[in-house]
Amino acid sequence: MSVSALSVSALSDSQIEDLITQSLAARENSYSPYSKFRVGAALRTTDGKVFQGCNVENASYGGAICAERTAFVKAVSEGHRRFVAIAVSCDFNSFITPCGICRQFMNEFGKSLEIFFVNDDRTYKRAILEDLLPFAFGPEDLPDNSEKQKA
Ligand SMILES: O=c1ccn([C@H]2C[C@H](O)[C@@H](CO)O2)c(=O)[nH]1
Ligand SMILES: [Zn+2]
Repeated sequence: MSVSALSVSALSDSQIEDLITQSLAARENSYSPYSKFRVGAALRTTDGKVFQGCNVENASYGGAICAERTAFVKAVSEGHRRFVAIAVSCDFNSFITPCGICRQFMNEFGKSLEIFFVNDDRTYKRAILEDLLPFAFGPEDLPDNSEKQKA
């Protein structure tokens, strides 16, 4: 485990509990007839708003969208770009960690995002995105990015 993963959470205990509750609830709307693997996510913005997401699968299997990206797309499309933490849970009794595509997707909005991997019994593990995606390629690696961000 890296040093940053051991640092104290920016969230209070009750904020963590709320995020856990919302990620578990978000699984209920999962559309996963193919994998039958229901995933829920709850994403907290810096101004305290929480967006829920679930995985949404497709008959063309590659078209599936993970719970994490659903939550991010909902938040960003509502005008939010600054995030503190995301909690993720599945209904298989284990801790779930975001897939590689989601790690890259989330990195766009900051590598210090806290990620809570939530178990069915509400126990959790915690990491920082940077630990899950070291040496990431991000917006700062593109030339003239400040202009692009304004667009
Ligand atoms: O972190 C993850 C991992 C997987 N899935 C979804 C994608 C697919 O619908 C199903 C099986 O991979 O779980 C997520 O939503 N989040
Ligand atoms: Zn994913």
